[in-house]
Amino acid sequence: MNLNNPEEFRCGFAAVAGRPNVGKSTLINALLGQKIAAVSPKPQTTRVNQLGILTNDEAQVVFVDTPGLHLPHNKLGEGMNAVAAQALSDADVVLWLVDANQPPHEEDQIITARLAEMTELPPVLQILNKTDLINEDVLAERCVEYARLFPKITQISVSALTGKGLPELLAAVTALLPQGEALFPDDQITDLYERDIAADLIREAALEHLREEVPYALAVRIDDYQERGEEGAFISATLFVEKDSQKGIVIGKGGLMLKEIGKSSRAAIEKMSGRKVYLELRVKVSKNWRSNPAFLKQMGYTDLNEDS
Ligand SMILES: Nc1nc2c(ncn2[C@@H]2O[C@H](COP(=O)(O)OP(=O)(O)OP(=O)(O)O)[C@@H](O)[C@H]2O)c(=O)[nH]1
Repeated sequence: MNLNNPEEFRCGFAAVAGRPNVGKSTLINALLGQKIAAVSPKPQTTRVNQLGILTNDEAQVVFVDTPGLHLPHNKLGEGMNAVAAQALSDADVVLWLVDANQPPHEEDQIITARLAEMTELPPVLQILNKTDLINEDVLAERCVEYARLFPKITQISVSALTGKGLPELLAAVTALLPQGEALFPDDQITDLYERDIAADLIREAALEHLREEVPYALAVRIDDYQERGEEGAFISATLFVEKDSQKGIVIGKGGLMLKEIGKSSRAAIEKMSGRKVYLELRVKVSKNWRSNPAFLKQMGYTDLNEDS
C-alpha cells in the first residue's frame, strides 16, 4: 500500500487476451511469481477466467486470464468466447498478447475484429511475447507486422519465460489503472480456491503425458479435498473423458499412464500447497461432455449462455 500517499494508490482490472498458446498463463504466473494458471504446450489449457492479483506499493492489478479467442467448434468453445469478450469490456486495460516468434496469425485477426467491434474499448497494450526466441532485427520486423493489426497500438516487448520487459510492462499497466483502494487483501494472489488450482494442476499434468486425441476431451473434478493435519492433504479426483477409447488411453497399459499422471500431479500440488499430498485419481466417461450444458455447468463453466 502506498502509505506516503494513499490517494495515489491505483487499483483495477487487466484482461489478458490472445490466441491460444501465446503465453498468457506463463505471463501471469511470471508477474505473480507463483504458479496459478495452468501452463501447457497444448492450446486451450485455460477454461474460464482466472484472476491473479498483484499488489505492490503503488497498485493492485487484478489480472483476468481469458481463454483463447478462437472460432467456436462446440458449446464449450462458444462459451469461452463469450467469457473472453465480457472480460475485455469489463477491464481497465487490455493486454493483448501476441507471439513475436511468429508472424501474425489468422487467429490474431479474430482478436483484431473483436476489439474493433467493441464500442467501449479500454486502452490496449499489445505485448509481443517470446522475444527470447528471436533477434533484434526479427523483433523490429514483427513489431511492424503486428502494429498493422490495430491502429495506433502501444507495443511492449517481453519474454514471460526470462522475465525480460516485465517491469516495463507492469509500469505501463499501473499507469493506466484508475486511482482507488485495493479490492483484495494484499497477501491474496488469486480468488481461486486451492481445490480449483489442484484440478488445473492435475489437468495440466495429464495433458503433458497424453497424446493429441485426448486433451480437449479431458475435464477434472475434485471429489474430495481433506486436510489431515500433520499428514498433509487427501485429494481424490475424477478425470472425465468423452469416449471409452480415451478412458483406455488415460488409464494406460496396466494402469501405468494414470500412475504417471498421478505422480506428476501430486508433485505439482505439493509444490503449490507446500505440504504432503495423498492423491487418488479415477477415470470416467461422460459422453460428449463438451456439448452437454448440465455437465459444463457442474464443472464450473458458469458463464455459458443458457440458450446457446
Ligand atoms: N520461449 C518462450 N516460450 C514461452 C514464453 N511464454 C510462454 N511460452 C511457452 O508457450 C507455451 C504456451 O504457454 P501458455 O502460458 O500455456 O499459453 P496460453 O496463452 O495461456 O495458452 P491457452 O491457455 O491455450 O490460451 C508453453 O509451452 C510456454 O512455456 C516465452 O516468453 N518464451
